[in-house]
Amino acid sequence: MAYETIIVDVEDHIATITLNRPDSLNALNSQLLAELAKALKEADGNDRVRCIILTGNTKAFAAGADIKEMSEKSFVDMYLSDFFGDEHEAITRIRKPIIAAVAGYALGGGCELAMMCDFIIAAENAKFGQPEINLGVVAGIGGTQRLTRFVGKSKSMDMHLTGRFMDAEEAERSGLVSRVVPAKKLMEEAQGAASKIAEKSILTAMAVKESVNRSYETTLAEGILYERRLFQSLFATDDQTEGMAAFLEKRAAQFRDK
Ligand SMILES: CCCCCCCCCCCCC[C@H](O)CC(=O)SCCNC(=O)CCNC(=O)[C@H](O)C(C)(C)COP(=O)(O)OP(=O)(O)OC[C@H]1O[C@@H](n2cnc3c(N)ncnc32)[C@H](O)[C@@H]1OP(=O)(O)O
Repeated sequence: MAYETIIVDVEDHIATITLNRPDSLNALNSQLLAELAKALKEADGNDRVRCIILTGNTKAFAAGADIKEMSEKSFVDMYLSDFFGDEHEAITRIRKPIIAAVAGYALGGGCELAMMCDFIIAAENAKFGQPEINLGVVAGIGGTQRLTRFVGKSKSMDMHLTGRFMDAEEAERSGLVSRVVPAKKLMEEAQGAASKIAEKSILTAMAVKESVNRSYETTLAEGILYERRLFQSLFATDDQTEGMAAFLEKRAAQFRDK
C-alpha cells in the first residue's frame, strides 16, 4: 500500500517504519496515525516479518500530536470519539517486538509512542519530554502513567510539571531508554538488535514480550506465576527442544516457530 506520511521497508525479516512528516517534525496527525496503525497491523500479520523498527529522522522521532489539528477540537469531539483511544489499542495489540529508534525530538505523543514500543535505542541527540502542560493539557496517551513507571515519580512529575526535556544520557540513566549511540550509528544499532531478535523463535519472542509487559499490569506474585506458566508451556514447543539441543551440541539453534 502507498503511504503518504510514513515509509515502510521490509528486508531480512525486519519491517522498518519511518515517520515521514519532516516539515512538522513528524507531528502525529490523524492521517499519520491511521497509516501507522495499518502498517503495524500488516507487519504483525506478515510471516516474513519477525521484528519491527519504528523511527523518524535525524531531527525528530515525533514532536508530539499535531497541535494544529488538536486546536480545532472540542471536549465533545474528543470525548464522544474517545480521541486517541483506538490508537492506543492499535499499538498495544501488536505481538511482534517493536524497537523505537529515536533521534532528535520525542515529545508528548512522540515520547508516548516511543514508550509504547518494546524498547528504545536513542541517538546522542535524542530529547525526550512531555511538555503538554505548556498547551494547557496533560499527556493523553499514557505519558503520566508509563513515564512514571519507567523513570519514577519524581523525575516524571518534574518533566510533566516543568515541560522540560531530558537528553539521551539522562534518559538512559533514568531507565527510559535501553542504549545510547552516535546519531550516525542509530539505524545500524537498531538493525543489529532487530536481526538478533529475528533469529529467535517468534513463539519465545512473543512470550517474552507478553511476560515483561504483564509486570506492569499485575502483582509480583501473579506476574511470577504468569511467567512460570509461560516458561513451562514453552517446553511443549519444538523450539525449546531445538534450543537446548543446539547448546549441548555446541551449534547454532535453527528455530522453526513450532
Ligand atoms: C497507531 C499506532 C499507535 C500510535 C499511538 C501513539 C501516538 C499518539 C499521538 C497522540 C498523542 C496525544 C496525547 C499527547 O500527549 C498530546 C501531545 O503530544 S501535545 C504536543 C506535545 N508536543 C509539543 O508541545 C512540542 C511542540 N513543538 C515544539 O515545542 C518545537 O517545535 C520544538 C520541538 C521544540 C522544535 O522547535 P524548533 O526547532 O524551533 O522548530 P519549530 O517550532 O519551528 O517547528 C518546526 C515546524 O514543525 C511544526 N511543529 C513542531 N511541533 C509540532 C506539533 N506538535 N504539532 C504541529 N506542528 C508542529 C512547527 O509548527 C513548525 O512548522 P512551521 O511553523 O514551520 O510550519
